[in-house]
Parts: sequence; structure tokens; C-alpha cells
Amino acid sequence: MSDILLKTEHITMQFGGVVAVDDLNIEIPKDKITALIGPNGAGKTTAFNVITGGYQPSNGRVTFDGMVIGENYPRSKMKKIYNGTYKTPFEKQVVNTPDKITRLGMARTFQNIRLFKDLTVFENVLIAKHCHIKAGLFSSTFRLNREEELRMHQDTEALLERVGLLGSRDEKSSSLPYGKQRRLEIARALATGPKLLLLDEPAAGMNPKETEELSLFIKEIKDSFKLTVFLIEHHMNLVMDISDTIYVLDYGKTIAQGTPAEVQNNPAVIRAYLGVDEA
Ligand SMILES: Nc1ncnc2c1ncn2[C@@H]1O[C@H](COP(=O)(O)OP(=O)(O)OP(=O)(O)O)[C@@H](O)[C@H]1O
Repeated sequence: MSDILLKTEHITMQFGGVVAVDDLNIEIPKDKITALIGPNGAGKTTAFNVITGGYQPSNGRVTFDGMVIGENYPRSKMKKIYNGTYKTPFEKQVVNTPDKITRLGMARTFQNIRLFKDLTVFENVLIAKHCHIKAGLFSSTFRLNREEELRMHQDTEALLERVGLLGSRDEKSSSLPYGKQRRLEIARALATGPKLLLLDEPAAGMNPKETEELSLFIKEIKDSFKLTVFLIEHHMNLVMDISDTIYVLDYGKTIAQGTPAEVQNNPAVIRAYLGVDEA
């Protein structure tokens, strides 16, 4: 069995004349935390959208847990990229919708919080669980399977307890403090039972104390839910604190990869962030 849970090969995403992601090749090892960083507009969210099935790549392949989940190699581009040297296996197209990819074991959160504002904490998580279960139309409509419903309620409460939100069970999600709303978003993603959790700027808008709590929280859930984590983040303290490996994008291209210490001292990274030579 491979230790690599997610792999992208030559992922390119083009919007008209803009190449948002340019030949991205990453490997996410199981049970580790990997970060994707880079200045604004570097292509990070676009990469997440391709990986989670929101966009079909203009080019490239995504493999998750040994299965190709997204692939597109138009012949004209193959020629250009591989200079005619690459042989056939990329000639087919594989398209998966985000819900199918979620069912395979990948869950994500978004840059902007996407909770059901008027529903309670409990209801927000319960809905995420429902979306994950493929109930038949008949049982969904007539609610015949009371046992299953009861089990889902119990599982939801257990999950809320594990993420420290049981005390807020009946509060409207919009009335929670910001840090807890972010935590609830993560709980909703966990409700789908993922192997891989993708977090898009989980610390966005957080103060230093909330960011520190989030660091701890991500490490805790990674261990207790046996997760692999892939995150985009601008808060460098958080990234350097929790990541095993970091990939750095700039203008869609990978300019560096390595451990936090390696990336921090990489001149190309310093240039990309500061816009000046490190000297
Ligand atoms: N749907 C789209 N149509 C056209 N251009 C897009 C689209 N989505 C993203 N882009 C462009 O692709 C580039 C990369 O954007 P993306 O949002 O992926 O960057 P990012 O690294 O996530 O930025 P940020 O850190 O600000 O969230 C930008 O130039 C953006 O304007």
C-alpha cells in the first residue's frame, strides 16, 4: 500500500488567458499535515477546486487513495507538455462531481464560512451527515428508518462532543463566536467521515488567540480522527507550527517545497512574499 493519499500530476487550470494553476505536481502523504501557501492570486483555491471536483482540470490527473478521480489530457496539450515523449495512459478523461469525491473520503471547508445561519449547531452537522448517507427516496420521504435516524442523532452528538461544541448544540450557528463557527465548519466536514480533510484558510479573520487554538484543534482532530490534512493558509505561524511539508505557489507555479524550515529560508519564497531580493 502506498503512503501517498493524494497525488496531482501536471495539474493545469486555465481560465481564458489566465493560467491559474500551472503544472502542479504534489504528493500528500497519509497521516501528515501538508500546506499550500503563496501570495494572493497564486492559484491555491483553484488547486483545491480541481482536487475536490469543482473544476475539471484543463490538463492533468488527480489520484486519491489509489484511484484516479479527475483526469484530462487533451491530445494537443499532451504533445506540448510531454514533447511527444509521453505515451498513452493519459488519453482518457475522468470526471467526478464533488459529492462523489466526498463519498470517496475527501471533505473540505471554504474560505468564506458556509454554514446554515438560521439552523442550530446540531442541525448543521446533522444535515452534513444526511448528505453523506445515500438513503433511498422512500425512506427519506416517509422517515421509515427510525433506527437509522436515531443513530445519526447520536453520532452527531458524539461528534459535537469530540470537537468541543456539545455545549453550543442548540445555539443558532450565526450566534456563535467566529472561532466556533470555523470549528463548526470543520465539524460538518468531519461528519462525512473523511480520510483527507482540506481546509481553505481556516484561520482567515481570526485573532492570534483564536489562531493558536485552531492550531491545537487541527493537530487534535488529525490524531483522534486519523486524518490526513491539506490546508491553505496565510497565517504563517499556524502553517510553520503544524505542517510537515509545505508547497509554495506563485503565479500558479510551484516555486518551492519542503519542511517549514526549508521553505522559510528559501530565497524564491522570500522574494515572492516580499517582492524584493532577500539581501
Ligand atoms: N473562475 C475563475 N475565472 C477566471 N479567473 C479565475 C477564476 N478563479 C480564479 N481565477 C484567477 O485565477 C488566479 C488564481 O486565483 P485563486 O483564487 O486560485 O488564488 P489564491 O491563491 O487562492 O488567492 P487568495 O490567497 O487571494 O485566496 C487569480 O488570478 C484569479 O483571478
